[in-house]
Amino acid sequence: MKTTFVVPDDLEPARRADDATAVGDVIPPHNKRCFGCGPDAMQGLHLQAIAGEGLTATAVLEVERRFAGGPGVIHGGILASAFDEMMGLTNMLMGTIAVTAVLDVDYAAPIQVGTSLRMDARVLGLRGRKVYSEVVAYDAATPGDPLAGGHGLFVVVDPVDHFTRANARP
Ligand SMILES: CCCCCCCCCC(=O)SCCNC(=O)CCNC(=O)[C@H](O)C(C)(C)COP(=O)(O)OP(=O)(O)OC[C@H]1O[C@@H](n2cnc3c(N)ncnc32)[C@H](O)[C@@H]1OP(=O)(O)O
Repeated sequence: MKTTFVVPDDLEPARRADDATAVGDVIPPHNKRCFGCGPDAMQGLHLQAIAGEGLTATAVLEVERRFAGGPGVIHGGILASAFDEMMGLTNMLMGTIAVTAVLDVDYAAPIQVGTSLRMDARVLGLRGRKVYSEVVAYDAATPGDPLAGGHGLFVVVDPVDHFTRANARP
């Protein structure tokens, strides 16, 4: 893949929270109406990310026809949403809430409707409040070269303060 996203080479290590979702369990949705992970988001992706060892998680997105952009292939924005969500959920294993500041997607190959898209995400490390994460996507049926990859720079926030201010009318 050919991303130009720069991951600092002096990241501080990130740590799994003691009360993080157990390995093998689904990381609970952070908001039932979230487009990425919420069970009540009627048109959403309904991602279920399984916590892995350390700060990793995996999910499979069934690329349904409703996710199409170009004929027969996934819409780039849908893939970006799935990547954003996968990294956001994986970050939660640290026991903090971090919102996306920068999202970088490397669309390495077209992804056909009907693909079972496996996404493996992990936290790379920290720099102060900044969290660097990555995600790589494969065809679950025929693993081989990645079909796409993503990086995110997230910023740890106090969720009550952040979302109270975000929802305040000017
Ligand atoms: C319940 C929670 C859900 C958790 C899971 C979420 C999964 C999905 C994730 C999302 O989609 S979140 C929604 C999309 N994101 C947003 O709506 C965030 C909107 N942006 C903001 O609210 C603020 O800009 C932000 C909180 C990201 C930063 O504002 P702050 O005032 O808190 O921090 P500040 O601006 O001081 O930046 C902190 C550090 O991040 C750096 N930074 C911030 N934005 C950056 C940027 N765009 N590019 C590069 N660096 C950036 C900034 O330079 C600084 O670096 P240093 O510590 O080294 O000085």
